[in-house]
Amino acid sequence: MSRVEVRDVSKRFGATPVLDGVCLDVPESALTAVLGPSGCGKTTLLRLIAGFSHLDAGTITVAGETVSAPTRHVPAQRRRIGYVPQEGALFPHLDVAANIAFGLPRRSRRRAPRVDEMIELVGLDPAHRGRFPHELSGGQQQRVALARALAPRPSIVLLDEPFASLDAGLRHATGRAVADALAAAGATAVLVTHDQSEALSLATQVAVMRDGRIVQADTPDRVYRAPADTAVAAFVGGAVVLPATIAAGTAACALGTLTTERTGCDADVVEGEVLIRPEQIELRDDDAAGVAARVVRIDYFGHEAAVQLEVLGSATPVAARVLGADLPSVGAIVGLAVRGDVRVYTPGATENVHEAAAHRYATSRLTLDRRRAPDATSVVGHRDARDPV
Ligand SMILES: Nc1ncnc2c1ncn2[C@@H]1O[C@H](COP(=O)(O)OP(=O)(O)OP(=O)(O)O)[C@@H](O)[C@H]1O
Repeated sequence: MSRVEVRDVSKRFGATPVLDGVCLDVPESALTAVLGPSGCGKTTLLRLIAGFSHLDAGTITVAGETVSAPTRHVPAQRRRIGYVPQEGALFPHLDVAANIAFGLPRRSRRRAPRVDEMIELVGLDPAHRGRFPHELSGGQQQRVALARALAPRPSIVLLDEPFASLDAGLRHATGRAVADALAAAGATAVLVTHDQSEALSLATQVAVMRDGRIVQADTPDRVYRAPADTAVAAFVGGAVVLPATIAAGTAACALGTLTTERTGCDADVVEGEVLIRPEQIELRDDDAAGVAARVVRIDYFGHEAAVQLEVLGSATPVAARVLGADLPSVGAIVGLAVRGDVRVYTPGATENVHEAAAHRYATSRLTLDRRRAPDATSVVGHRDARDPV
């Protein structure tokens, strides 16, 4: 399997720019998720890598060979790419084995050991070999689609929201099975998704896309714990973003004076913002222990709950995530304390607050979402995946 390098790629449809200088390294034998809201250009990027459409500027190389450039375009059928679309990928008149064998040389179809190998790799029941697509569940169909994409030993596998039509439980199980099969095959794969948990749980590298650019590409852990800016932070998980006065190792905000991660600008006192993940906020029965706040709403999810609060005095909204077993009641006054170090962002000094990321090619200017809360405070739970980042 091959490494893919995307360099300064731009693409417009008519007068509308869709990709604007996209840079992305897709490492060999690993799964890279391209994560972004609807319309940010994910599918357009995937189609350019596949060779289904032409770019306007930049280059795409596969295993060191330039396959796309303004003056060069290797046709899709010569790129050895396996493509798994959202749904409807299977030929309805062919059974499982024939669907999987479709991309194999004619003489080795049907009884090819490769078909059985693929059935085993993607975790399908061999007894389903002779079934037709309409006799399979959605998850089973997507496994067959992956088996068909992998059978001809492609150099790269591209997956365009392959689990989008599955219900939540099946989606997770199928995603895990597909990721495991890709890993077992040593596949270099790119998965396009707007689902944060899918990207974080399945991929080796997560590339966050916004407005036609990759704004951060890093390990799932780094993208969650060290987001490039507050908008990325809010897109990949719950985020409480508060205005803060930042000084040597501390940030003073509505939740008190908190310890910050190293910023590299410890000597200065600057105005900025602090990022707190909801799971960092601890609720205490005793309102004297920490900052006093009123419980406004509880969104109960069973194993855990999102508790919406207002800090007494300033009415600053704050969201905490707590285990579902031990919940306060709505209207109760509780004490808030923040666990662990917090991350800070200062306008114009993003390079100081972001440690070097192994695969970061672009960080966008800090954009603050001031629409959601009064007094320049944004409190963001898990956003709807289709909201703009
Ligand atoms: N062939 C086309 N002609 C004109 N505009 C297009 C074409 N293909 C895509 N677009 C536009 O380009 C933008 C990006 O589309 P794209 O499908 O790449 O986004 P996406 O991030 O994959 O979205 P989604 O998650 O909804 O599939 C959209 O505004 C879309 O309408």
